[in-house]
Amino acid sequence: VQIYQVPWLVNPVRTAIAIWHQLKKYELPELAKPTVCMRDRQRVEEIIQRFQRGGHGKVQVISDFDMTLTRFAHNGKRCPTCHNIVDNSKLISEDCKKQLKDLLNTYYPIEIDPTRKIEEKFPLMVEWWTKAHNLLTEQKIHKDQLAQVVKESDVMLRDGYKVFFDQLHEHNIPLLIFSAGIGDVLEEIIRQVGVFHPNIKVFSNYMDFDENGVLKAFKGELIHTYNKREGALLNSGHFAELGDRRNIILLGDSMGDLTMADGVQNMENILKIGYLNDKVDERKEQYLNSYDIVLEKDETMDVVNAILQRIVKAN
Ligand SMILES: Nc1ccn([C@@H]2O[C@H](COP(=O)(O)O)[C@@H](O)[C@H]2O)c(=O)n1
Repeated sequence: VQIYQVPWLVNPVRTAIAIWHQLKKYELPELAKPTVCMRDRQRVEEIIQRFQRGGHGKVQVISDFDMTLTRFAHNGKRCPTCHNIVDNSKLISEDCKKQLKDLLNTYYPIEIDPTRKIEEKFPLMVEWWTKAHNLLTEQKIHKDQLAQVVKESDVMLRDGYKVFFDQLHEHNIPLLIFSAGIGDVLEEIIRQVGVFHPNIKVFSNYMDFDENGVLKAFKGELIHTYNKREGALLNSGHFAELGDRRNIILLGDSMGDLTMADGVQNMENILKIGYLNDKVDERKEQYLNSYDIVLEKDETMDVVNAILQRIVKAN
């Protein structure tokens, strides 16, 4: 018996095909990349659909900077963080470079160690940032030298960065860059590649220069990897201004980045996208339990760009 000869069977089959086509329409091909891992794919798709229904006027993006918007590695070589750019530059004496490197070798493994609790890491991160900032302050760095140092560095934004920044700007979607790096360096990086648009706000550690333009200290409350929640709550005014943007896309690369949106009032939906760059096998389980989408050794912005494209197209 052929299927079209049994009328009562035709409709269910057609219905199933129609549903399948409808589901296909929602699927993002970028989510099928081999670098993409998700604990609950259906939940991710539901959140994206809610974002689409809400429209881009309800969306804001909150992103970490180092190793999230910037590349972790290029051609097998590590790319620098904002701190590394200054630490390895001609502005720093050889002796100081050695001390900064020793600090990095001591504290970075602690920062990314999945077996230690955040409460245990917290004071050690304060120690790292404080010692490093004190060393940098002793180097009499001049404000005007930073642009050249950034130009000469190996820093790279992730592939697809231009589409990311320009798309957000074009559609007036606010982007908060929340970084435990150095704000002055971060701003210079995005300025030099022409994407420091007016929809961007930066929370970071800013250098304080004296009247001669020489670094004398770092301003305000220190931001390190694991105190972003406090930073978010301190800056609740920023989130209040974006009151009706209740759908959040969060981009990070550490467990500390998960609290960057804690200052958002009346949040409706949040999609957490995490770059898993280093010690992948040891940390994968933890990342899958914390981020909705985990991007394993993925040096691109393809996934977030596709999601944004889907949201802005829906309007
Ligand atoms: N002296 C230091 C201190 C920190 N770092 C790294 O910078 C990253 C900055 O944080 P984001 O919030 O922008 O991700 C952090 O992950 C540290 O590993 C450094 O290189 N030198």
